[in-house]
Amino acid sequence: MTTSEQIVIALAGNPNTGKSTVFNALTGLNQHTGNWPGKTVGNAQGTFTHRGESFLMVDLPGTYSLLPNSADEQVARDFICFGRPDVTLVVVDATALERNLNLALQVMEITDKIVLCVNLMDEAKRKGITVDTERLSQKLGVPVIATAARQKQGLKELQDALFDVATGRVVPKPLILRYSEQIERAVEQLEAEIAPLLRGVLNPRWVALRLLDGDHTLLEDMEKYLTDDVLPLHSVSQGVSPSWPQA
Ligand SMILES: Nc1nc2c(ncn2[C@@H]2O[C@H](COP(=O)(O)OP(=O)(O)OP(=O)(O)O)[C@@H](O)[C@H]2O)c(=O)[nH]1
Ligand SMILES: [Mg+2]
Repeated sequence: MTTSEQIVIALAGNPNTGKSTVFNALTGLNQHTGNWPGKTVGNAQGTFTHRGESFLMVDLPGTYSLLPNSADEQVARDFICFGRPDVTLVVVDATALERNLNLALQVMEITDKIVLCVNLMDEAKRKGITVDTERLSQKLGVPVIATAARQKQGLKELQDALFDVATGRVVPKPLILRYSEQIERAVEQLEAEIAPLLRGVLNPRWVALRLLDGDHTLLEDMEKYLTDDVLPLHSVSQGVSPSWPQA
């Protein structure tokens, strides 16, 4: 990213966590919000300026996972993987943190450039739930900002965090989930073969995990979005998923 370019922010999160409310508050646009899941369907885009930088924000559909079981999940995953966002902002619900962190951990497997927004802090307070954002940030290794987007609280801090990660002033070091020894061994082998083919475009550990998982949609999407020089992955993946032992 250079100063003359727009900073691209992908806005991800479970349904109904306030992504579009954050999006509207920051961009001044009016994406439809409401209290039922799945309202945001396309990739709504809006811009804002902060500390002299221009940001382009892309409001993704709400998803519980990035394993492409549905069109929405594939849209969200594809944008995070192939849309080259400078930062992925994951909005989570402070009142259901444990469930919401599942998606955050999945994003953290794909990219380091992530900011976590713990929204609905007013609701959490009302329910007697406290969230120690500093400790959460230490544990996860990524910036964590508390917001109450409907009340426009915490948004300036959120913009600062996005700015810091996008410009490299803050370099997140996301917690890496470790799987069973058997899986880790398989990942290690596969990762070594994949890494040179990917040329830094995607995180090879994550691609290795997806191939082991038998996720063929990822290969199809790579064909769609990436140039020829990263395609020989098909040969690496042949026979991988059915033949690897299950953990
Ligand atoms: N109390 C409170 N309500 C909020 C806050 N942020 C958003 N909401 C409300 O939560 C509901 C869902 O907000 P949306 O912004 O539509 O959520 P979303 O994540 O975009 O939802 P999907 O597009 O379905 O994934 C709306 O009724 C918002 O007004 C907040 O910080 N506090
Ligand atoms: Mg929305």
